[in-house]
Amino acid sequence: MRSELDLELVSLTKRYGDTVAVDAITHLFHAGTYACLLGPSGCGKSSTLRMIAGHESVTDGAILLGGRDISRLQPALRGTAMMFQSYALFPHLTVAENVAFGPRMRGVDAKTRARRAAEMLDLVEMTALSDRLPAQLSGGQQQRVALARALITEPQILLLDEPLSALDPFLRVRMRAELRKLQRKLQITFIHVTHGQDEALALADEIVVMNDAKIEQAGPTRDVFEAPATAFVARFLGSHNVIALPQGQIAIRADELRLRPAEGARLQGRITAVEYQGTHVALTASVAGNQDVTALLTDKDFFGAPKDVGEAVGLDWDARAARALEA
Ligand SMILES: Nc1ncnc2c1ncn2[C@@H]1O[C@H](COP(=O)(O)OP(=O)(O)OP(=O)(O)O)[C@@H](O)[C@H]1O
Repeated sequence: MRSELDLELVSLTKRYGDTVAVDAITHLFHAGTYACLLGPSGCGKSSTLRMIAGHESVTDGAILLGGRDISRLQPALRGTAMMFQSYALFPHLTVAENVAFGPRMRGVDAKTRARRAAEMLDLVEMTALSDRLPAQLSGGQQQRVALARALITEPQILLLDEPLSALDPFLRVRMRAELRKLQRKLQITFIHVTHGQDEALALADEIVVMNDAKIEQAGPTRDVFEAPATAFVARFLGSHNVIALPQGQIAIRADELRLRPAEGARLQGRITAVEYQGTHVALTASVAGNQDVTALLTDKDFFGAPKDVGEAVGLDWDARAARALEA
């Protein structure tokens, strides 16, 4: 399939009456990227995705695919396909018929659509269950069918709205590995909406963090994680502390903090919680300004010199580990 076309959002805006759901966002998705739109509930992720798909009208701005303005085209003419949160399979059609449904509506002949459906089912490893009805499938299997149904249209861009949220945690981890594998194989752009940081970190080449209808930060996944620009991004990605110091706010990863004797350490405080996490121990201390700071210690480090709630403790870090945050 392989996508050659970049997708560009230009001052893209969505208003529902007085609510600004998406506020003039501009972003370029390079062809063949696995991108995650990440942010808390209500930040405008789904509205953005639905505008790209053409299931929601664009209030202002434009969506360009390979330089062509697709903002006002019908969904089927855009070169995008959406895999829905609810799998929305037709209950009375078999797996193969569900996958072939779109081509059937477009008047593709029976032989061609059966062949294409079989190819797609092979791609998502569902060939053996082609003749089953959706009710006879597990959640994960229904999801594969939904994927096959979206991919049969040969989209340049596959849009996925919280595709893993209905699955149990075990299946979610398995399906996310499969999504990644599929994207690598097809080399088309995937834009995946999620509010799960772990999911975004595990899957994405690039993450776009949204907050309050705007893009707060976007970039290669590791760059964003390593250098969150704002307190919001640092907190939302997790694994970071946001600490107010006299010289300004910094973000510092919990695993970059070291315990020291209180005397002479950059921060002094008292331990308020010790949480055993198996390979690690999360130790939280209350420091100057009533701030909670969490250090993630390896189990070996912690149990080499165990500490308890109420003890005084010093916290230190390598200067290079601190990220100054935008005010
Ligand atoms: N059809 C609609 N009519 C009015 N307001 C809407 C509509 N759809 C969304 N909104 C509002 O627009 C804002 C953004 O919603 P959107 O669904 O895009 O957010 P989201 O980040 O996808 O959230 P979630 O993760 O909860 O799905 C919210 O304030 C929401 O209440």
